Amino acid sequence: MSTDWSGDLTTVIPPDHPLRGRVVPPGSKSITNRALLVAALAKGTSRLTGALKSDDTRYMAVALQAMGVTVEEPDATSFTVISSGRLMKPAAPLFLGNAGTATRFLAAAAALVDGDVVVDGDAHMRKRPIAPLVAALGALGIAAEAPTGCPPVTVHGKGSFGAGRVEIDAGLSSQYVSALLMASACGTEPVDIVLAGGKEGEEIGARGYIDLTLATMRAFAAEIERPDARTWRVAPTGYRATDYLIEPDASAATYLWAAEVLTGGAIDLGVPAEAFTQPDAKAHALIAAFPHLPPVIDGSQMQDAVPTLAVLAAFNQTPVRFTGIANLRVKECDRVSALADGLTRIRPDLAREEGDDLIVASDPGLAGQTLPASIDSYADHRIAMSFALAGLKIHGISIQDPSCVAKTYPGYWQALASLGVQLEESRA
Ligand SMILES: O=C(O)C1=C[C@@H](OP(=O)(O)O)[C@@H](O)[C@H](O)C1
Ligand SMILES: C=C(OP(=O)(O)O)C(=O)O
Repeated sequence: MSTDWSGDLTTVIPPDHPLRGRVVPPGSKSITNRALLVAALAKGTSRLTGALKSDDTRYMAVALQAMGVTVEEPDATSFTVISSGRLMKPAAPLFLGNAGTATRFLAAAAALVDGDVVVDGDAHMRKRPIAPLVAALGALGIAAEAPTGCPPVTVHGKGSFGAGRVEIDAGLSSQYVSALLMASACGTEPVDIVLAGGKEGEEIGARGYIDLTLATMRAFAAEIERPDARTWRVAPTGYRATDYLIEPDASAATYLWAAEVLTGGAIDLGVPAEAFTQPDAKAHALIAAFPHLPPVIDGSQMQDAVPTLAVLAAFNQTPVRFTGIANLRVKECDRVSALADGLTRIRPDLAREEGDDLIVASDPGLAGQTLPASIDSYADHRIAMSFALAGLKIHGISIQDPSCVAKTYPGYWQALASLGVQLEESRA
């Protein structure tokens, strides 16, 4: 067994024992990238503890440094952000890899720069839509262009945010709303951000991520009102530097919860499921019901947990249909297809797509079988991490491009190894 996860392929050897031990998930990606940004928009020193250090948060931190903010890393889980409260024009385009949060949040925050800012990402990010956010910036009087509808985006910042009222369609991503909310607090007048389309009070997908945004903003002294169910009114208070403790990542926790029920073990995450404020913590109640997952799971309010739940569903007593997951097609990869692809590589009848739904044809008898399958991760950390769970029960499961977990959970393979899971590294 190697302890270097840089190979092309990781084969998971099903453990012959329940997984027991203590693994605390890393800090929340969503909260870390929100806190880094609002701390950068606050004058003074903010200490962020419990933070995630991964590709996505590194891209955010480096981009903020390129805009004149000092970001120090006193230890493995802390950032110290020292800022004038202003973002300076970066010397080069901001490169944000495939970090959706960093890309969307900084596209709006770039309006606060006096000058042009190019927000760009890797080949995957360049396929992830950003046009609704660009249009919303335009409606607020902030000129911006994204000729392909995806990054790169050029934002012609005026050194302040727009004012008034803007409608935004969050159907493709709630991150557009979060991005507008966070930047709006640094304007000179209140901004009303209104959800387009839906009926009064209608839920949007990933609504819990908006709540996370509001909570982080308020922790840094922002003031937001809710004049009606579709509208957030952000006061032009700016942010106050503060010390902020970030909770562990709920999406990362789903792999550990699933590993626990799949192997009949007991993994101490150091934090009870009820303590999480992130949307994916809702998956805990479903995972706890395994092997009796319900026949239909609406993934819209726990989107990043769907890969975990879909792989778990393969071992359930009865089939599971996943609904409300259309926007999984515009995540790091098309996750609906990637999940169907991985499951059918294990056994051709194990899953199928129906419109934007995913149907997993469960079979508890899969456990203990030898079904050699090389799973294409599609460079997507969640596809890699969730299919590793199948390898806890089925002999012959290999995960391609295992290092892609570094996007949000660089210590994932070490965490499994620390629970006694044997992993074999090889070149494809
Ligand atoms: O705001 C956030 O932190 C996130 C929102 C969700 O994305 P969308 O809003 O694009 O669906 C989620 O999938 C992503 O991992 C993190
Ligand atoms: C969708 C995800 O990330 P992001 O949109 O932040 O790139 C994710 O982490 O599953």
